[in-house]
Amino acid sequence: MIEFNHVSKKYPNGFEALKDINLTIEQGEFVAIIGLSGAGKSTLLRTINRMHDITEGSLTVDGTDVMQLRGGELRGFRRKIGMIFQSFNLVTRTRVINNVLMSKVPELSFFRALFGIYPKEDKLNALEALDKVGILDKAFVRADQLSGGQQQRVALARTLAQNPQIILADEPVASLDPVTAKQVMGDFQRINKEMNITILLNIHHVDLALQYASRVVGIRSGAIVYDGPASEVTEEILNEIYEGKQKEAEG
Ligand SMILES: Nc1ncnc2c1ncn2[C@@H]1O[C@H](COP(=O)(O)OP(=O)(O)OP(=O)(O)O)[C@@H](O)[C@H]1O
Repeated sequence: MIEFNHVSKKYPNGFEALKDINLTIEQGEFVAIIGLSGAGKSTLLRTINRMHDITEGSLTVDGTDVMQLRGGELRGFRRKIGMIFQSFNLVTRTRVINNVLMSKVPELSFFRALFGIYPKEDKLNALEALDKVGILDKAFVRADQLSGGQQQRVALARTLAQNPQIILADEPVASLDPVTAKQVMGDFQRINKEMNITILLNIHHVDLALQYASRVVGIRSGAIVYDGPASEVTEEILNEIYEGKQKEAEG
């Protein structure tokens, strides 16, 4: 369970990106965070794995106070949380399977990591992860030969191989065409249902958020203005989240 309790975040320049956030997310939920550009979606997501520090309130994950974590404890904590980015972050000049295996590097001895010698079990695990996102047949292809959608699936497989409890995805489908974006959202949905992994994603496509996530959190100027089932999001609520600019953007 992820719990934000009166959380605020001020950047060093004094800008308050998050204001008194209260949010509880149970294990296995699929939550879409929506809001205008600059509303604070990325900041919110990135406080969960301590890519950003909060400046007020408390943030716990399964009872662990995230701000108290140091050194090895923080690294161990981060292993439980997968992160997916808009830009995939793959090493494109190497094969797909090597990209997935990279998630295992922190567990390898120095010698094995140096020469990229992975135990058989890790290799099987990596192939299994690729199978889960439907691209097992691409395992031995160079990553730069894949389409954007396939590359995002490799990133998802790399995260799955790490056996995460939570996946944070920052605009995972922003650079994909509409058809591929739906496929990747479908992958997230399946992974969420079948593996009970909590999924939290930032997304600009409201229609995709409503179609695939079960819960929507709407952020406006650093504050939560909607938190509820995706099925109950109305035009009025969207206007509140997007300050009436939603229609403008569509038109
Ligand atoms: N390092 C920083 N220092 C100061 N202000 C920052 C910093 N990072 C982000 N901000 C500001 O905090 C606010 C929230 O940024 P954030 O990236 O969380 O928004 P977002 O909703 O994810 O936007 P987008 O949809 O464009 O990615 C913005 O006004 C941004 O300019």
